[in-house]
Amino acid sequence: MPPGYKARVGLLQTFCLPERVTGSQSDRTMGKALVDAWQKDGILQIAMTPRQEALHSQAQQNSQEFFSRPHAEKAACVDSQSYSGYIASGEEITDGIADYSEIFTVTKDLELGDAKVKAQWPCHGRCPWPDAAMRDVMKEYMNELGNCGETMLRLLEYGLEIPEGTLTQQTDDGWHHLRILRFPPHNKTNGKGKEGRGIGSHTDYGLLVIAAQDDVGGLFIRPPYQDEKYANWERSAAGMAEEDEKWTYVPPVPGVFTVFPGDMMQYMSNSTLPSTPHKVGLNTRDRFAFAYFHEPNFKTTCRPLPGYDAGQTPREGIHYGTHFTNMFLRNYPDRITTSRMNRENRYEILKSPAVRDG
Ligand SMILES: O=C(O)CCC(=O)C(=O)O
Ligand SMILES: [Fe+2]
Repeated sequence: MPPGYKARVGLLQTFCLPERVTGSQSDRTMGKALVDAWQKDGILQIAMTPRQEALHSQAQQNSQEFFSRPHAEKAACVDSQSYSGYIASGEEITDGIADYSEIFTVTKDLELGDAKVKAQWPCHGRCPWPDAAMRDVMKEYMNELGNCGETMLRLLEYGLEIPEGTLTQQTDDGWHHLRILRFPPHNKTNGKGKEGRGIGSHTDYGLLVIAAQDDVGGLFIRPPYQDEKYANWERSAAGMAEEDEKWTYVPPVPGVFTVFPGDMMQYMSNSTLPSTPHKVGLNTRDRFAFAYFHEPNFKTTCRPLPGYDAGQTPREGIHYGTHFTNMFLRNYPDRITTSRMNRENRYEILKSPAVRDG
């Protein structure tokens, strides 16, 4: 555990996902078991296949190479239309305070000629890759993580007893994205005060967060508590309860991804699957990690799932692209992407029917 923290050490359940989901009895049983594990622990592990292990270790190598480049080379990897690219240590803001993490974000890599880019849709643009090798490795890794995400959504449709396709119809051309992360060794007041933290407590935005970490350790999650309910789309969950001791440390386990639900899953399931708060502490060595976000289509308005409509607000649903844009505006107030969006009044485009399904 990173120095300066007190937390329970998690012992997480591990699942082996089926190659194909057919609706068999074992798929249904696994779907229920996923729901149970998230309700109890807030997080679970899935075993990597040999192909996933190989892709993960390639991506890990590539990430280390990228972050070891000179600052100027990394800092050149930005784009004024998308939030893809490099985020320097100290640039990302959680709950008003800078994080020490160093990040390369990958959102959908769209050509300048793409119709949505031309129409100035917020957050739509190129990914400013440093080179083609990193692009190819990360795209393949993301595709594989996307397959995992789809498999888990299909199992969840059985676990939540909702009609087949209810979740997976939302991820057609989903706004999936990846964060490639490096955490430098700790700084002064690690675990207390904000000077040495990796990432402040927060929840993530979409359906599922699938993450992988090296052997260093730094991730903490907050399991569901009866008396706590966050609703990040109404009131920012960033910074919540960051310094109490009711967190679970997620020890590094080789050969697994960890998975937990995001904000849209919480809203649609009426908190049957709460979005898991988490935070990252700095350790005594460099830590490398990946967080992949399996998301609805940018245009999707998320609505309560059949059988889970209990009057949760907002009644009109949550437009995912607007929630995503709000979160990135909040985290990167000074980025060129934010200035350009403001200057060109792009936020207004989110209200137009072209950017919304239904
Ligand atoms: O470093 C990790 O394990 C998780 C990172 C994270 O929470 C994020 O990128 O949103
Ligand atoms: Fe996160």
